[in-house]
Amino acid sequence: MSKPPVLVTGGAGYIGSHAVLALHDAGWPVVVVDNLSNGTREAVPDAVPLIEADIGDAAAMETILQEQGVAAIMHFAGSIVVPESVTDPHFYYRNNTVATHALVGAALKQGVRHLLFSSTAATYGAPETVPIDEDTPTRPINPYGWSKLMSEQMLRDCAAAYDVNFGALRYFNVAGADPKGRSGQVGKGATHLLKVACEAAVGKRTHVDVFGTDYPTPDGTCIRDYIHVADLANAHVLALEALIAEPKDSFTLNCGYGRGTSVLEMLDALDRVNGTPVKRVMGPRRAGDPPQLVAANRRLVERLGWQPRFADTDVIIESALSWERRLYQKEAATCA
Ligand SMILES: NC(=O)c1ccc[n+]([C@@H]2O[C@H](COP(=O)([O-])OP(=O)(O)OC[C@H]3O[C@@H](n4cnc5c(N)ncnc54)[C@H](O)[C@@H]3O)[C@@H](O)[C@H]2O)c1
Ligand SMILES: O=c1ccn([C@@H]2O[C@H](COP(=O)(O)OP(=O)(O)O[C@H]3O[C@H](CO)[C@@H](O)[C@H](O)[C@H]3O)[C@@H](O)[C@H]2O)c(=O)[nH]1
Repeated sequence: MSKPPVLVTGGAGYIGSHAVLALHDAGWPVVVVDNLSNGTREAVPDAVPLIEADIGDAAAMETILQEQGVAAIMHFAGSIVVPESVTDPHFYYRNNTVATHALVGAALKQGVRHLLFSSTAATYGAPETVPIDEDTPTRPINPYGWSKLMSEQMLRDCAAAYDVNFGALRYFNVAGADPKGRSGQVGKGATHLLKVACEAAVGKRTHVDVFGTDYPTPDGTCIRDYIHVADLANAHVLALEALIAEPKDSFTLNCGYGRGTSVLEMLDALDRVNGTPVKRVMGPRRAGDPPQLVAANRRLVERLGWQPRFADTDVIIESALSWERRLYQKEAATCA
């Protein structure tokens, strides 16, 4: 069966660019739409067209979907920083929920029948017990989580009413870089723990702030389930195949390994891999952070036949660190 064109929104960003690589490697025709607010042209392979547009522009999206003959959309574009969503919620509802509404409208008008959506563990809020399965009540504790949950609900209702199916993949904490070194996290003003810690390890920062040491966890710092971005990208290819194979079925799946790692454990592992300790500064809690998020991933494994290949924490860290070293050398060469 020939593979139809797939639109990847946010494909110039961190996770989207890895999905583009996974799709491209698997022989899918791909087109990327990104407004480059947090993505880079270099993240998109030369062989893949990148159209600079905003997904909230329904008319532009309709034209792109029609001209490119798009059959399915992987929708990564959005704003992603939890504390920023607390200080600027209106922007988060606009760029995540309202823009998704525009994109879905364009897709419905153009007869695109498969939608794969980047959702998040933040839809669960702060559940008291882990691991978290997909039946855990969704009670976000920050506007980012709400903006994503509202989009999920819109997709669920649209799939019930129209000839379209959807997959919502609820990512836990995405980390690492392409094992072949083709992409990684770039983003200006990084906020993610491993990215920040790697920047400190290569000398771009003086230290890492540890946000909160009084959480109800064994070492007092927050626990997260860090998933390698290449394993997550492969889950997207499998999810796309499932949506096309069973057009009446939609699904919502957690994406994580089912393993919790605290902030301090992550920093210890980085120090071990790096061989030199990164300075830590213990500080107060950051707004909007739940104490622990760990995925129950049985449904992802059973529904999609997903088999993680890069789950080892050291493998995640090594890939992130070697990407960061390369970025640093490139930046140093540009400045020289
Ligand atoms: N990074 C994580 O740990 C994580 C966890 C859970 C969910 N997610 C979700 O995954 C998706 C991708 O996240 P990421 O970490 O790759 O972030 P990212 O910022 O690297 O990528 C997002 C991309 O979308 C683009 N974009 C933003 N708004 C746009 C708009 N209105 N129109 C067109 N392009 C737009 C940005 O320029 C960027 O390239 C997001 O939807 C995010 O909410 C990320
Ligand atoms: O410099 C830092 C950065 C982070 N942290 C802590 O590290 C943990 C992880 O934080 P971060 O890497 O910023 O990720 P999250 O805030 O957990 O959010 C990520 O993971 C969520 C799913 O779990 C996604 O929804 C979000 O999009 C994604 O940004 C949290 O406890 C933070 O307080 C620090 O202590 N110091």
